[in-house]
Formats: sequence, structure tokens, C-alpha cells
Amino acid sequence: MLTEIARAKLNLALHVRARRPDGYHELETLFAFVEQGDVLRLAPADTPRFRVTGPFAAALAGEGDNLVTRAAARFAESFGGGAHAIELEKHLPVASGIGGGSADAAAALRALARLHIVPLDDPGLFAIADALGSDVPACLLGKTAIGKGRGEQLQPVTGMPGTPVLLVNPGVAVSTAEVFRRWDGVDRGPLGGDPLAGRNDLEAPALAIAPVIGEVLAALAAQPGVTLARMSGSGATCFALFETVEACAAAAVAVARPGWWSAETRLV
Ligand SMILES: C[C@@](CO)(OP(=O)(O)O)[C@H](O)COP(=O)(O)OP(=O)(O)OC[C@H]1O[C@@H](n2ccc(N)nc2=O)[C@H](O)[C@@H]1O
Ligand SMILES: Nc1ncnc2c1ncn2[C@@H]1O[C@H](COP(=O)(O)OP(=O)(O)O)[C@@H](O)[C@H]1O
Repeated sequence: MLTEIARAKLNLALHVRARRPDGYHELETLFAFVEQGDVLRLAPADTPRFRVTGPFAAALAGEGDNLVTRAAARFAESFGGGAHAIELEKHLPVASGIGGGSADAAAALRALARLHIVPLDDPGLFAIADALGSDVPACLLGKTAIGKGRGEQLQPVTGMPGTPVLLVNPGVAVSTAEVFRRWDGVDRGPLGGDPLAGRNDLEAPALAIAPVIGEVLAALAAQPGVTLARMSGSGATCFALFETVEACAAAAVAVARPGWWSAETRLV
């Protein structure tokens, strides 16, 4: 039995530069990862088996087309390896801008690669990740990196490991495609040398769909010891970076609301 943590992805900054003819958008983003994540367990089996457990299992109950099973099918096509029993313990809210599904798919690819002795930097693994979704290559890499293109052109950069982070989701699922559709088409400029001085250009279109995101951002920005408060990805999860673990813990209590999910964690 192999265990992989599917760590939540954050976009510390996300600049949308252009709408492409293929329907995707050119991005410049700073990807980072936190300790908090889903847990994926995988073992060889006679027939393929997949089950989802954990606090957010119900949010995926009706969906036959899980990114994990798609990743496993693509891996088998490329590398063989037979059938597997996979358990996904779902701790991250679904469709929430922290790449839960993408992280799960990447964790499945990492576990399968370990089991079948495929190098983690095999170009075939990255090709599968790229075909599964724009965020999956970044999640496969799992390191702080600048992402360009639709997010798949990755350049690792020095991160801020250990930085305390509070994640807050107001309990509304937001469709990534719908948020991109509402982007106003204005290129507000490149990422620049200090991405933390940047923006998330999807905040405005996400707020138009889910105004409660504004409440989350205001609540986070008002906390003592906060160094950055921003939305991640297409939302609705927002994050705040803190100077100390104590400030992060105090903020978690201060911003708690009925129906809101939050997690105290750290950057990796
Ligand atoms: C916005 C981001 C930022 O990291 O994160 P999330 O909010 O999903 O976490 C990603 O670009 C999301 O990546 P991912 O969730 O893998 O998206 P995909 O499945 O590839 O695409 C879903 C839909 O989003 C839109 N899309 C996605 C990526 C991109 N660069 N431009 C787009 O326009 C397209 O309409 C696409 O059909
Ligand atoms: N293992 C999975 N976890 C979460 N969502 C999944 C998974 N497999 C497929 N999906 C689908 O992917 C969509 C986007 O989910 P997710 O990756 O959590 O959000 P986001 O891309 O906003 O970060 C969900 O609405 C769901 O339909």
C-alpha cells in the first residue's frame, strides 16, 4: 500500500494575460503548495476499485468521472501495470480554487510511478498530467513555481517554506470555466519581479458570481499579523499568509462563520 498526500495548490498571484482561440487563457501565476491535502492510498488489485472517503466525499458522490480514475487509466495506457485499488480521503473542498482534483490526479500519478518504477520526471507522466488539466503538471511537480501558458510551462523558484497560512472557503462551489468566461479581457500586466506585489485577476469575476468572497477577503485582510490576503485560482477559497503561527491560529478563530470551511496550515 502506497500513500501520497495530494497537497492543496495556491496561486499566490494569478495574472490573466489573454484569451486564446482554443478557449483557454494565457496565465502568469506563482504556484505554491501547503501541507494540508487529500490522502490517496493505492495498492495492486485483481480488478480496479475506487472509493472516496473523508469529510468532502459526499461532494463527489454523484460523479463517475473522477480525475483519479482518469489518471490511473491514462497511466495504464502509457506504462501498463495492471489494476489497482485506490482510496481517496477527501479533505479539500471541491471546485474551490485550490486544485483538489488536480492534486488528487497528480498524487495518483506519483503513487503509480513509485509502484511501477517510472521516474517522477518521465516526460510521459507530464504528458498525462497536461492532458488531464491545466493545474495537474504543477501539482505533479509539487514545488513553488512560476506557471505560464495555460499553467503547464513551469519554472521552479525559491519558495517561503514554513510560512503559516490560513485557508478559508465560504462554502460555495465556483465553476472555473464560468469565472474565466466573466474575465473582462483587460491585460493588467505581467507578474513582475515580486509576485506577492501582484494580483489575482480572477477575483473580480469570481466576486460577481459569489459576492461572499468579498467578505472572506475583508475578514482575512483585517487580521493582525497578516502579510498577504488573496483569493486562490478561480475561487472561492481565499488564503492569508501570517508572520507567526499564533497570529494564524487567532485569525482562524476570528474569521470563523457558520458554513465556512477553514484550515490552518503552512507553505511547503
Ligand atoms: C484557475 C486555475 C489557476 O491555477 O486554478 P483552479 O481555480 O482551477 O484551482 C487553473 O488555471 C485552472 O486549472 P484546471 O482546474 O486544471 O482547469 P482545466 O480543467 O484545464 O480547465 C477548466 C476550464 O477553465 C478554463 N481555463 C482553464 C485554464 C486556463 N488557463 N484558461 C482557461 O480558460 C477553460 O474554460 C477550461 O475549460
Ligand atoms: N478527485 C476530485 N476531487 C475534486 N474534484 C474532482 C475530482 N475529480 C473530478 N473532479 C471534478 O473537478 C472539478 C474541479 O474540482 P477541483 O479540482 O476541486 O477545483 P478547482 O479546479 O477549482 O481547484 C469538480 O467540480 C469535480 O467535478
